[in-house]
Amino acid sequence: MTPPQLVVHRDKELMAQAAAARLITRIVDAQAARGHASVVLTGGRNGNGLLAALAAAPARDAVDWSRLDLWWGDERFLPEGDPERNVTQAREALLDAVGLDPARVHAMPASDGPYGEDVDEAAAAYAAELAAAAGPEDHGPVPSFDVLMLGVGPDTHVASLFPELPAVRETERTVVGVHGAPKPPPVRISLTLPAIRAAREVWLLAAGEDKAEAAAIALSGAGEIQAPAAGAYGRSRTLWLLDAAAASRLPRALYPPASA
Ligand SMILES: O=C(O)[C@H](O)[C@@H](O)[C@H](O)[C@H](O)COP(=O)(O)O
Repeated sequence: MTPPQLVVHRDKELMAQAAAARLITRIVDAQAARGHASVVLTGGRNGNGLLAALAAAPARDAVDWSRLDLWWGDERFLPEGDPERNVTQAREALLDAVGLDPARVHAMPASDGPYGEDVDEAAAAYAAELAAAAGPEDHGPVPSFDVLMLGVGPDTHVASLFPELPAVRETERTVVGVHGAPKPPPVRISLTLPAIRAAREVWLLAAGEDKAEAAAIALSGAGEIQAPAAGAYGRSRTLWLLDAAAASRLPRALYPPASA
């Protein structure tokens, strides 16, 4: 596992803008090299902040949106169109403003979809969709995502993998149903750590004072069961994108020069 890279930006707005610019470049390079790209989105304030910055980015349409596959790292298991669903918020922040191919937008099932309230069956269906999209060059039943983004929770959770709960302990399945999540709503669908680690690059987003302790814990050698963010790493790159407030409790040796 390559050690994580850290980039610290002055504040959360600049972090979102810089991360959006970085994502545009990463997608453009992947599409130039392979004709398509795949990205995993995350919910929450930092994830949606990045999408909003991407929607406003001058270079936004350097991306060929019609050849971008979008997946989700987790989803709140609510009815289709519920404003609390990550896909609803992503549509509002960016997706409805760009020319995506609907067949390439892989939203996680809703609680009023074909699987009804059975979140475990819905999770298994998403795992099957991932497996169907994986190719011989991929590492297991998940596509080699170019970038998988994760917001970091104040308790060090990522996606819907919460400290000590069963989902973070999963070592076989790629997608699981989550019951009793401490962050509402309690029922969710989440990629597991094995699925996250199939990504070429994993980017963790942490902005705000309320993430400072989580960043310090996750980056100081904590175990992945107690600190799920510590277990989120990519095959070729793990990048923490922070603002100065979220980086404020990092050991000095870990703290790179803040951006201009
Ligand atoms: O469904 C969710 O809530 C998110 O996917 C979750 O994993 C989020 O990314 C973190 O909780 C950070 O959220 P904030 O950026 O709002 O702190």
